[in-house]
Amino acid sequence: MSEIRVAVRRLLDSEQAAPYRGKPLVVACSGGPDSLALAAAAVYVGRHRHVPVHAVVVDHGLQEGSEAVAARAADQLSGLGCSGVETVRVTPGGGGGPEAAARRARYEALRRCRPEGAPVLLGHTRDDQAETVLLGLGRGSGPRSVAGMRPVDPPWLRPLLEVSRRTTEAVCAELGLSPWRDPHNADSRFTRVRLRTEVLPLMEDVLQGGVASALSRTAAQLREDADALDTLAEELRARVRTPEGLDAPALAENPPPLRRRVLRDWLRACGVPELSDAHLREADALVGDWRGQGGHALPGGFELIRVRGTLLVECGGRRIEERASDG
Ligand SMILES: Nc1ncnc2c1ncn2[C@@H]1O[C@H](COP(=O)(O)OP(=O)(O)OP(=O)(O)O)[C@@H](O)[C@H]1O
Repeated sequence: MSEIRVAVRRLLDSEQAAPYRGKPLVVACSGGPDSLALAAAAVYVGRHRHVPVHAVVVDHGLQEGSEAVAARAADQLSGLGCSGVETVRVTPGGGGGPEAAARRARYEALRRCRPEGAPVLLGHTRDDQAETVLLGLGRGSGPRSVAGMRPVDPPWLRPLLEVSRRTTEAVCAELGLSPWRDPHNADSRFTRVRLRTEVLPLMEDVLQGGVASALSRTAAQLREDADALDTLAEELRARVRTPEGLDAPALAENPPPLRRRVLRDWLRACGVPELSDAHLREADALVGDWRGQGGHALPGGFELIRVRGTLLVECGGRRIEERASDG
């Protein structure tokens, strides 16, 4: 138990989590071992810091008996001493398959349920992180995916990213909790499940242990590099900004990873939906490989246009400006 308490305390005391000092804590709990163990540790830490700890259980209503699973989780959370336990029923909808729809609905509900300014603690572990990194590597994703999940990603806090799933299981056993076993976690039709049950154990065997923590270290190093590049990109964006858009020749003098970040942040500020790394590379051709081509289609009906030396964003033939809040 102490390892998890230390992990919660350490993250709450980190510089990045400073905005959450003294705020109530919300624990997102599925009823599974990771988030139950997290809730137990959060209650302990919250009590010492005189901050209330709420728990939210989201019932997606997708599996038979989900209501009973949520009720069982809520009971255990009350038993652990959470000051408030809320069960929220959501109706997942929209595109991208049932898993993605459930995730969207869950995160939306968790955002809505938290008291003003409070963080939401999630139970992702080192093993989840290792799976995320491997998945990203295997699919040839960009550095953003391979860098894995962030411990602090407002309003989400992930205190268990250095803690193994074995530890959360042991904590639940130690506390006499009976966590829910999601049948999806044993369903080999899911790629993530096969990574967990087949690929990672094989890697452990071949590399003689420590794979999850090695992958998690790789992710942490990538995040550090990414943060440094983000800072440089912010400075560069300020230098290449013009009254209409961006100064393309000035941007072109910089290395592609920096250019792509400037483009990403600027497009985001113009209200363009998030671009994949691959799409950003294509858009960057207007900067780094310009042969007179005029524009590049973006999601959401937007277009990136190059008029001589200036990059502009248009939508329906109208020029779009950066939102002031992001400038
Ligand atoms: N139905 C839910 N209600 C509230 N929070 C949830 C729910 N499902 C997932 N979460 C939160 O998101 C985290 C990661 O979700 P994921 O489905 O990957 O869980 P997991 O790795 O199986 O963890 P757990 O053992 O806590 O279920 C969980 O630890 C929990 O904090």
